[in-house]
Amino acid sequence: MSVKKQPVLETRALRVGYAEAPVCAPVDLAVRPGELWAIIGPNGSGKSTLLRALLGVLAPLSGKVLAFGRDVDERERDFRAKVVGILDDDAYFPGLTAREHLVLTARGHGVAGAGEVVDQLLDRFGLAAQSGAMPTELSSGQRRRLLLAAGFARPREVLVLDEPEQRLDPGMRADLARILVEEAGRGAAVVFATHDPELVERTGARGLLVGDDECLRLGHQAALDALARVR
Ligand SMILES: Nc1ncnc2c1ncn2[C@@H]1O[C@H](COP(=O)(O)OP(=O)(O)OP(=O)(O)O)[C@@H](O)[C@H]1O
Repeated sequence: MSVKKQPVLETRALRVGYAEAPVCAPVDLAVRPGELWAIIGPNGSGKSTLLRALLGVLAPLSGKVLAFGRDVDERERDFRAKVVGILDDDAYFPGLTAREHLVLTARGHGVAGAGEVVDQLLDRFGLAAQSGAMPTELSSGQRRRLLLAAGFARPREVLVLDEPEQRLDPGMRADLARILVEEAGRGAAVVFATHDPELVERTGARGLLVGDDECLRLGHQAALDALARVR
């Protein structure tokens, strides 16, 4: 008999929103190692707000967010060593090249052999030719690739991504799906908000449909069906 692993990320009757006003129904979710979860729902339904609460960037209105069984605190070293968030509002260091950016991130998080890891990431995210470029010299899609690569330059057991497919070309989108599946394959938990049915299909993710009346946990096919109806 297989024993279910403990959740690495969990919400209990979680209410998220702004100025005391919730943006969606309460969320009950348990994310275990090796699981992929797609957070889906129409524009403005609350997906990014939920992700921000999962990452401890936004305090819950009520209810709980737990990472590894403890209240989420983004300032805690252990949390930062295990949980990586890739949101849309991340900033770049304007004076650093793409490669320097990634090396700084990897070294800052104590990654062994940072230079080698970074060179692999530059290849993986199709940025080898841009390794010496400043962020301002990158296209918007290349900047997006750099943002993603920076997330993967860190140690991680949980990955939270907000619409990671944004601005990527079809080839990189397909690569991204493979990368996320590999992450789950080595035991990481992956949670990503998305509007992209192909990303959900390729990753085999289950889904959380965010709504005003309820937030529904769905299996893979039901998540795909729900995504097709989202508008
Ligand atoms: N900083 C903020 N202050 C107040 N309200 C906000 C703030 N950010 C977002 N909202 C509101 O919260 C609601 C949910 O926004 P959120 O960005 O979480 O939606 P989303 O599901 O991620 O949308 P999309 O699919 O467009 O990315 C929206 O009505 C939005 O206007």
